[in-house]
Amino acid sequence: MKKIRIGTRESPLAMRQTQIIIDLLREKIGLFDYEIISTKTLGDKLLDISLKEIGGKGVFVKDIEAGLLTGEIDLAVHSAKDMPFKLLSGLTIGAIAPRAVVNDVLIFRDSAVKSLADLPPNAVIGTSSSRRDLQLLALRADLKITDSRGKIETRLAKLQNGEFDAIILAEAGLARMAYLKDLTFQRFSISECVPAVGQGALAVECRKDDIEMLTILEKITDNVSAQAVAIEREFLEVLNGNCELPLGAYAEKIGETWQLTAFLAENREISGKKVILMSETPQNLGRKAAEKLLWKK
Ligand SMILES: NCc1[nH]cc(CCC(=O)O)c1CC(=O)O
Repeated sequence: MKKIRIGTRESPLAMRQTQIIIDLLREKIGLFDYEIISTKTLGDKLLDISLKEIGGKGVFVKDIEAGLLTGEIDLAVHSAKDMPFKLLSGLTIGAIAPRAVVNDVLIFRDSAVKSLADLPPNAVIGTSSSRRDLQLLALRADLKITDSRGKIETRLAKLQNGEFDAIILAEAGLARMAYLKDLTFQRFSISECVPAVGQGALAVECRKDDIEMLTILEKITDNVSAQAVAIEREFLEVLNGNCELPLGAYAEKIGETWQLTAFLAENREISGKKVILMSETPQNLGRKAAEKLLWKK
């Protein structure tokens, strides 16, 4: 087999995630020759500009997708949650790896603070996600939300430096980096803070016509995780055609039943709207949740 060139962002989390995919591939196809080609994406370079201004979350993947189309790389490893619904033409998600924990966590600067209720009045919270912002304010209306973007390490350093009293991050990223053991944090339940579409899942993208890579990627796909992400991405597709709405969705298979928890704050209203739908089949579940939320008063 030829050498596989694997593209990724260059943050420590992206590198760690790429290693997880390489380990999975090695387990399923044996030893293979590879090269990691890391890229600083537009989203990583323009840290002072909000994501909305530079074109939504696609800014983390487009530069890497371009490498797939030019043939510079064969595979691209992404956090599924960073992927916009529309991939560049000619590309596809070839694998979704077994999903990690999907919840968001609230990390406290002061280790004496153990929960949201312990935070002082008007405590300052760092997050740049309107999904997290609005759901958090629904739990504690007095909190002051401040923008925080950049690598996990940068955000944790800003927390330690006193810029914030707490920050919200995905537990999955912290667990992958083994940072959790040194932090004081509270895990939000799915209904308190509905996660981002695809949160906790790793996606591997390749060219649609690359049969060799597609065959290999099938071996590392976890079918239940892939179905869950597909349901959530259908929800994203229906709602996110043109703009960056505060939304979240988490699909889970419980026995033989699919359960989808979905969140939307169409007019950026605090708390937004949430629904839980159940179905024996995953088809159209994302679409139904989107339609329900759009009609819900
Ligand atoms: N937006 C950046 C990003 N993309 C994926 C993760 C976490 C890992 C994951 O969800 O798989 C993070 C960091 C965060 O939100 O805390």
